[in-house]
Amino acid sequence: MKPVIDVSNLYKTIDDFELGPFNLSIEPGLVTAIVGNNGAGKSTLLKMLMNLVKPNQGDIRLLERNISEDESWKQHVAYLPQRLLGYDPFNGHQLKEIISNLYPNWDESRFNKMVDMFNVNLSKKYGKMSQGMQQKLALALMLPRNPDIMILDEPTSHMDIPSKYLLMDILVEWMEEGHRTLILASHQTEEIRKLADTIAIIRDGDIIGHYEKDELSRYFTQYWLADSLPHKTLPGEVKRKGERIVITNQERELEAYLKRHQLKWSQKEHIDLNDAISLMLI
Ligand SMILES: Nc1ncnc2c1ncn2[C@@H]1O[C@H](COP(=O)(O)OP(=O)(O)OP(=O)(O)O)[C@@H](O)[C@H]1O
Repeated sequence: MKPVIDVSNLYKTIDDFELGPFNLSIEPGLVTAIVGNNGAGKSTLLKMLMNLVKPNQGDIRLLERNISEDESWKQHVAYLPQRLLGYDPFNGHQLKEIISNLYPNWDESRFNKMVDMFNVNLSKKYGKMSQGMQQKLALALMLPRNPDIMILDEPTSHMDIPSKYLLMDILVEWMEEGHRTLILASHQTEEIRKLADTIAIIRDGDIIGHYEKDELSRYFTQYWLADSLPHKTLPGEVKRKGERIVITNQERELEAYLKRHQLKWSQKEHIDLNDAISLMLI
């Protein structure tokens, strides 16, 4: 299947910050989480995908079109940045009127449903809403456009816990409705665990991997040794906990080493997805 987004040799500098060069391919019908440390370049990457920030080098193809040569992809993509410019003076009713008129596939009943679910006061000006409420209204103004691809930059960072769960259910339902693609920059572990099919990890401007979620969940294994760990670094060792616990990303090599050195272990298990992501970001 052809990727919906195909990034090749992308490189961007902002002052002394460098992002890339890297390649990234995003398959249709999947939820891809972009995960990274603060300042890693997630928002910059999403802005480049939307052709809002120009890379120094590299190509971005969206729906098989080069984003800077052919803008027809725009009608298929909805993008939610961390901060929406120009919304502040308008209330929810006015924003709905403006936006619904721009999108021929606007789904009014979905908008009303989302506004009800999130309890958004449409009479209030966007600029006077709390940040969580702004996120809810912004999402209620996005999903009814019926885009094929949604790109969300930390969509729930200001939401309360029940609203985050509500949005996850809404997004799962949205994905199930058709052949849709969701790209999500997120620090929210529940969101990643529940929604993501694949996870691209960015550390300080480098994409260090793009994994299937299940692959990442099996990436590191923690071993409990019967005796103290040797001082020497063990095969694939990424971390030690106390005297007897070691985490590796090379199970087979570690087990062969332990056997060779007659070091016994009593238990092993794959580490949690959150811990795996944290280890990759160290
Ligand atoms: N308009 C700008 N002017 C100067 N530097 C910028 C600008 N936008 C981004 N940067 C820098 O680019 C780097 C990447 O920022 P970006 O916002 O993409 O990171 P992020 O991964 O989204 O971070 P966070 O998780 O904190 O939201 C940072 O060093 C940031 O300071």
